[in-house]
This record gives sequence, C-alpha cells and structure tokens, in this order.
Amino acid sequence: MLEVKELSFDYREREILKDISFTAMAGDFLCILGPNGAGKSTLFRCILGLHKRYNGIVSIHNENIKNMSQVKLAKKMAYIPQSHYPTFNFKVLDIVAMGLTVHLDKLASPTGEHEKLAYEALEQLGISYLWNRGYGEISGGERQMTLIARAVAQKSFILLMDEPTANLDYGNQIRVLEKVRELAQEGYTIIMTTHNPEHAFIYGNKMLMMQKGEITCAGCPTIELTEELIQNVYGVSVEIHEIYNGDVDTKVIVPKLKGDYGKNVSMDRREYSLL
Ligand SMILES: Nc1ncnc2c1ncn2[C@@H]1O[C@H](COP(=O)(O)OP(=O)(O)OP(=O)(O)O)[C@@H](O)[C@H]1O
Repeated sequence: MLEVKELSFDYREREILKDISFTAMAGDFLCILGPNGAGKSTLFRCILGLHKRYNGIVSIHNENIKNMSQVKLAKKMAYIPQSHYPTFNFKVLDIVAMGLTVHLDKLASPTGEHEKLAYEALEQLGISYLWNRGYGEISGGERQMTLIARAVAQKSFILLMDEPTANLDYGNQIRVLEKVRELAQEGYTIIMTTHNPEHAFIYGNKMLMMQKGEITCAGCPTIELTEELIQNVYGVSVEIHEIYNGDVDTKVIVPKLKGDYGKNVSMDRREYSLL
C-alpha cells in the first residue's frame, strides 16, 4: 500500500502542493487528472523521493520512504516516464535488464540468469520478439511497452506512470493501457497521470483531480467525474454518456459542438483524389 499523508511542497516559497492525501492499494489503477501546471509531476517527484524537502509523509506498507535507501525504494516502486530516446542505441533486452540493477550487488554485472528474467518480462508484455532490436529503432508504442517490461523486471509492485500514452497513436494507446490494466488485475498498484479523463472511466478504478496543487475531487471515476467537474476544471462543455462495453459499463465523454460544421456535405470524388 502506498500512502500519501498531508503532503505539501514549495519551490522557493512558492507553494506548489497543498495538503495532498490519498492511498493506493494492490490492484488499484489510480488516474491522476488535472490541467497543465496542477502539480502532478511535482507530486510524482515527491513520491519518488527526488524532492525530499516536502512536509507530510509518503509511506509504503507504513514505512516512511525518507527512511528507505534508493535501492530499497526502487525494489518497491518503479517510474515509467513518457517514451524517450536514450543517447546510446541499447538492445531492448539490455534496457529491460537495467531494471534488475537494483537486485545486483555493488560492482556485479548481469548474468545469463538476469537476461533470462529480462526476457521473461518481455514475454509477459507480449513483446519478446523485440529482444534483439535497438531501442532507438522501435516504435513509440514498443518503446513504452519496453519501459513497462523494465519496471516489471525490477519486480516493484508500485508503478508510477507519467502520461505513458502521450505521443502514441490511438492503437498503441489502447494496447499499452490494456497491458497496464492487466498488471493492475495481477495485483500491481498503478498510479498514472493522464490528460484524458476517459482513461479514468475506461481503465481506472480510482481518480484524483488536482487543481493548483490541491486535490479537488477524489473517488470512483464513474461517480465523481461529472460534466460539471470537467467544465469547471478544463473550461469545456461536454456530455458524458454511459455505454455497455463488452463485459463492463463505462462512460465516454463527447465535447458539445456548437453549430453545424457542414459535416454532412458529401465530397466530390475529384476532391478525394486531391487528398
Ligand atoms: N523547478 C521548478 N522551479 C519552480 N517552479 C516549478 C519547477 N517545476 C515546476 N514548477 C511549477 O510547479 C507547478 C506545477 O508543475 P508540474 O510540472 O508539477 O505540473 P503538472 O501538473 O505536471 O503539469 P503538466 O500537466 O503541464 O505536465 C507549475 O506552476 C510549474 O511552473
């Protein structure tokens, strides 16, 4: 269990986070929403122990992270950034094996056993066929899956993900989030920031809304995330519709459109050929 209790933080006396409290349990898929500059990344940096000067407590299984070494913390919690390019074109298997560094003794090198574990993590994510490819030569979705495999190899059961689907095409967004949801079903704790409130409806079982460094709404997305909340936070009018999506009831968000954009005007075949 990850618990954040009465956390506040400032950058040079400019208060950024105010009285943040929440818990995330095994199996939770917690989506953190909020407009640009709300403080989501700063909150992640505090939880990851990168900012130490905060007030309040971040604890894992009731142990304050300030009392843990970086290695101990990394064994419990992994960070998955947005897809990035490393300066060196490492093999995908090597990138995943880097997640095992926390389990190695000082100055020890990875062995065949570590490579096997890294390969198994790739298999778990369904991308073992990529093992020998250069990380700089695979697609954005494949890179994101590789970073998730690295976190899985790290054997940390709390995964912090900062907009993991930013820059991914529609199909890859769904493939990545489906995999993340499977990990939550296996008992991982997922804490993910996202700019798409629908992610909270479709994948999350809990949500936090952050505004100006404070949590202004928290709970079950299908109950708490309303048209009024989205209007207030993002300043846009939307309609929320309930749908039955296979096995589950969920909700979708549709922006309210003003006026007729001439969408029903049919295009002449010659116009198509110009596209
Ligand atoms: N190093 C810094 N020094 C001073 N202020 C900072 C620093 N980093 C971030 N801030 C400020 O802290 C506030 C919160 O920023 P943060 O990046 O945490 O927001 P966010 O919710 O992650 O935003 P986004 O959705 O745009 O990524 C912003 O007002 C930002 O300008």
